[in-house]
Formats: sequence, C-alpha cells, structure tokens
Amino acid sequence: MHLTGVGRRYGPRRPWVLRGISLELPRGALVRVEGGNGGGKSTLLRLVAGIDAPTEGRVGGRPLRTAYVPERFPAALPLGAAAYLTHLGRVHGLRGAEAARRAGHWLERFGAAGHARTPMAELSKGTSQKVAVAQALLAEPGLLVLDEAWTGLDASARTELDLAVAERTAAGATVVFVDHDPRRLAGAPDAQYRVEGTSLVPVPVPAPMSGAAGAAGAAGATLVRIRAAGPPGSPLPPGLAGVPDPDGGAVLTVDAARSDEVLRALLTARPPWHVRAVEELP
Ligand SMILES: Nc1ncnc2c1ncn2[C@@H]1O[C@H](COP(=O)(O)OP(=O)(O)OP(=O)(O)O)[C@@H](O)[C@H]1O
Repeated sequence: MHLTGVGRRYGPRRPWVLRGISLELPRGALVRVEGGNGGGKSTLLRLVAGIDAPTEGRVGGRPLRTAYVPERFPAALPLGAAAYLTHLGRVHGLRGAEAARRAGHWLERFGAAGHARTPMAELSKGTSQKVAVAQALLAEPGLLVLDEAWTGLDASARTELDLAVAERTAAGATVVFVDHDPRRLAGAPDAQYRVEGTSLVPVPVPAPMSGAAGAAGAAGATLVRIRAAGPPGSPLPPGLAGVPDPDGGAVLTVDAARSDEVLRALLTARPPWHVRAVEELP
C-alpha cells in the first residue's frame, strides 16, 4: 500500500500535524515509526490503518483485512473476553465456530485462557491488552498496525507478540508499529521512519545479521531459547546456529534483542521451519 502527499490537521485553523507524507509499505514488510512525544506517530498509524482519513493526499492499496491495536484500548464492554473476540471474528467474516476457535487459540497463546469468560470491563490492564492484541491477530490481517501494543504485556506475552509479528510478515502481511522501547524487534524492521516536524524521515536500518550472528552473544544479555523443527534432514537456515533438539529439530539460544530476527529467518526459510516454543531464559 502507499501514502501519497498525505497531510492531517485536526481543524481548518489548527496546525498541520503531518504534511506531504509519501510512503511505500510493501507486502511482507515490517516498518517501525519513531518520533518525539506528541509528534504525530499515532496520527500516522491511524491514517495507515484507515481509522482516520487524511485532510489532504491519498492512501491507496490498503489490504482488505486490516487490524489495529490502538494506544488505548476501549475495554469497558459488557461481553466476556472470548465472546468479544468471537464477535469480532464474525465481524471479520469468520464463521461462528471458527471465530470461537481462534478466540480460544489467541487467548491461550497470550496466557489469558483463564479469563475467557471474564467480562471485559473487569479485566486487569495487562489482560485487557492481551485481548486488544488478540482481536488484531484473530483475522490474520494483511495489514497489522500496532501502536505501543507491547505496553502492559508480561514478558512471555511480549515474546508471543514478537513471534506473531514474525508470522504475519512471513505470511506476506505488512506490519507497521510504534514502540517506546528502541530495542523492540531490534534488527527485524525492513524500514524505519522518524516523525520530524510534519515530515517523515527515513532512518537507516542496521545491516542484516551475518555469519553466526543470532547465536548467544554479549555476557549479561537476556537470552531467549527457541525450539524449532525443520523439514527432515535440513540444516538450519544460513546464519543461524543451534544444537539438535532431543525431540527432533533444533534448539537455538539467542540474545533477546536478536530473537525476532532469528524467528523471522526460521519462519521465512524455504521451506519454512516450524517454531515450537519460545522462552525467555531467567
Ligand atoms: N483527535 C485529535 N484531535 C485534536 N488533536 C489531536 C487529535 N489527535 C492528536 N492530536 C494532536 O496531534 C498531535 C500529534 O498527536 P499524536 O497522538 O499523533 O502524537 P504521538 O507522536 O503519537 O504522541 P505520543 O508519543 O504522546 O503518543 C498532538 O499535538 C495532539 O494533541
């Protein structure tokens, strides 16, 4: 999809928040947007997601299935978490049984299955954020827009979201995200932009990993253990190092900062590897 000459201001006499933004968002790309407080990051993400319309310019080629996790999730609903997710799945065009299955699947993945029947209004902030993320992933969107979506999640849910992002891009979806933590998905984005004034400035992304990068590195860094299974007899994708898993496949221990990059390399290998488990090591 693309933005052409996009501008947004919140009223004819108000200052422009963004202006003259032209941006290509290719299929399968992971794109990070950064910038100072109140600079216009959320405004840009809402325009990309189609939640808001530009004051001038055009947004074209947006995938039909678009999902958005807003910075603040309106959670005060009378429905239980699973019923809410099932309802949203149906809104996305899924049949009831499939919507309910996916609702259960995503609550499980984010460690919130125990709250399936809890009314949304009674959920803790963290669990409510898990539902916010689940509603976006449920429909397997072609465009996923994440505005500080990791905020409020516990460590294993954050890792699960990292993995879900890698799965989406591997499936050809475009993922655009903002996060206050500069280490979030470090090394994984294909493109990075900074809101400066009313403009969007490209930020150079670090070179992709090479050699045995991705193996455990600096002392003191948080480590993540990834268990993955590949096609029988096939070696790990180039640049990755691991040890054989007693259950078949391989175990890779990597710096947390590189885990997204490694997951992406596994999931996008041809043929792809299946990720069995991801766990942050104490
Ligand atoms: N709905 C709105 N109505 C009026 N002004 C708005 C609206 N949404 C955002 N703004 C203004 O637009 C500017 C950019 O806000 P935006 O939320 O997009 O920035 P941000 O970079 O996401 O900020 P933060 O880092 O604080 O989340 C701010 O001056 C904000 O007050």
